[in-house]
Amino acid sequence: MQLFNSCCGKGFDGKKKEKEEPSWRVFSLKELHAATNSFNYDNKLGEGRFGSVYWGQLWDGSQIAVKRLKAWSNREEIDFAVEVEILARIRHKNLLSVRGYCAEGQERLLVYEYMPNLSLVSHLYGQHSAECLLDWTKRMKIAISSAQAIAYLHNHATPHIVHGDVRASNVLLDSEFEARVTDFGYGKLMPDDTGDGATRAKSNNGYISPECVASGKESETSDVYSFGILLLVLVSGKRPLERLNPTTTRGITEWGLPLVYERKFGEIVDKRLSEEHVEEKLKKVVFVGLMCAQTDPEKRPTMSEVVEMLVNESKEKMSELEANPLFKNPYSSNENNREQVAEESSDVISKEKDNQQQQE
Ligand SMILES: Nc1ncnc2c1ncn2[C@@H]1O[C@H](COP(=O)(O)OP(=O)(O)OP(=O)(O)O)[C@@H](O)[C@H]1O
Repeated sequence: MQLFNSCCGKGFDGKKKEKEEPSWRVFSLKELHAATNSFNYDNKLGEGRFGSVYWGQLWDGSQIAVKRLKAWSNREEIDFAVEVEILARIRHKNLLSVRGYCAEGQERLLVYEYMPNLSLVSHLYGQHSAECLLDWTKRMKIAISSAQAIAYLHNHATPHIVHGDVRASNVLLDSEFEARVTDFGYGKLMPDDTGDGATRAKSNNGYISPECVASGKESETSDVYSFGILLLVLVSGKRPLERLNPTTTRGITEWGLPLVYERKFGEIVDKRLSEEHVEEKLKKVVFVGLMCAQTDPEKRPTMSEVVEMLVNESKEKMSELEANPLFKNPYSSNENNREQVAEESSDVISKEKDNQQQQE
């Protein structure tokens, strides 16, 4: 995650600063202990690469989620408070911005608004997956609003921000199932590696673009790649990486593209959605997902283009999308070769990647 284009004398929406309510505040450790019942195990919502997250309630009744960092970047030049303030001022209705922080002694904590419907992961294959609360309409809304949030980070936030970790566990859902994208701009706050392989785990989660795995450099185009994987995960309910056998894993694009060649969209859609999806809309999301997740970064759309494609309902746009050479079977002229093609296209990831972890 990178922050760039630092801003001076202007609000973080690019306008002159007027008298504004501060968007964040400093919390005392005592206050956070009281809110979380001293970081009680029962309050724990989960654990990520950088620490554990606890549910809490403040004296005014508002519910919070407190991320207690197990390690943070103590590079001297990084001022934790300054970095958190930059992030806290980035505001968009589909971003979950940090509400405050606590830095006392060795403790570093980030405070967020609590999201009662947890993350997309919990609905796709976590604790809520059996209930199937995410119908097609909700999924479309999540797709569009999370695209808008990332486009905002890329184009309108000041400084512009590369998210760097777009994936289903970083899309949280509020009480109305509105998407709130979180965990952006952590690059300077978090250590490069927490020493327990956390950074490596991220690069093997199936969302990271090939060029980013190779260079470690995150960019707007690598966010687009991750968002493409997220779209495919959202409509199919599948994980980004699937273990075929103990030594082989397959990425979701390698699974989906051969089905798209055959226009077998019914095999792509999450079976829990039954017939409720609109065929054209389903096709569109799959096409956009695959366009984003192309290996060549130059061929990927920008996030603004992604938003435009997802919201545009016109038939011409749809025909344009469908005509993209990416969705044509390169071997289709030879009908006898179909089976072989499906096999080759499945592009089973080689032994080199065999140790990839099947994280969401
Ligand atoms: N604001 C929040 N409201 C409700 N649940 C939250 C909130 N923030 C995080 N969680 C939950 O806490 C758990 C841990 O979140 P965290 O962001 O630390 O890790 P992660 O996103 O799962 O993984 P990583 O750290 O690798 O990005 C997740 O299950 C997440 O759904």
